[in-house]
Amino acid sequence: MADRVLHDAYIGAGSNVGRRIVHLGLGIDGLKALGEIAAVSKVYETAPVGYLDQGDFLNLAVHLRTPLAPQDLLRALLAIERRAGRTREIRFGPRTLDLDLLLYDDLALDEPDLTVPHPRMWERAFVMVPLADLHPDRLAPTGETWAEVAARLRQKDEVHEVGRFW
Ligand SMILES: Nc1ncnc2c1ncn2[C@@H]1O[C@H](COP(=O)(O)OP(=O)(O)OP(=O)(O)O)[C@@H](O)[C@H]1O
Ligand SMILES: Nc1nc2c(c(=O)[nH]1)N=C(CO)CN2
Repeated sequence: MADRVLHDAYIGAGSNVGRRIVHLGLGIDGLKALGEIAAVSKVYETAPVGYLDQGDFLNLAVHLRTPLAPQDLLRALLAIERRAGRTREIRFGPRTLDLDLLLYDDLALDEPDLTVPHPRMWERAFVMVPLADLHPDRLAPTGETWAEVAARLRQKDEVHEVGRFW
């Protein structure tokens, strides 16, 4: 087979409905079909952010090496969410599985249905704490390392390590 160009995509996953760890597992299984899983963070239990009247989330981050272009990857993520029973009722509300495309190589993209880097990622402990497991020393736009951003955000939002499952 001809060599494929693989892109480095970072995906944030969350679940706060039903058997949350099972839903995250369905997400990881779905991602396996889109390329090579290079790394999976630990799993964290996190208090809801944005819409507060809902249960705690489990969150993790995945480094996926994929041949898919950004828009094709987004469509594939939405299809995995649907297969895990995701419906959309409340913005920032409860969901069986949420998959956000956080970073894709060094790309900056601002299209009606896809913004990369994910516009809210740098201010969310539930994103940055798992992401910092993958590359603690990488630099955020503030000049801090990912680990420093994660440590700072952890002071205001509740994030508890649950364990490593993958
Ligand atoms: N980087 C991105 N990753 C995932 N979806 C994105 C991204 N940029 C834009 N979107 C768009 O956002 C839409 C709504 O996504 P979703 O319902 O998961 O939002 P949300 O999880 O409630 O909020 P948030 O995006 O703040 O996590 C998607 O259908 C997608 O078109
Ligand atoms: N803790 C936590 N809070 C959230 C999450 C999430 O994954 N974890 N996802 C949201 C989607 O917009 C809104 N709020």
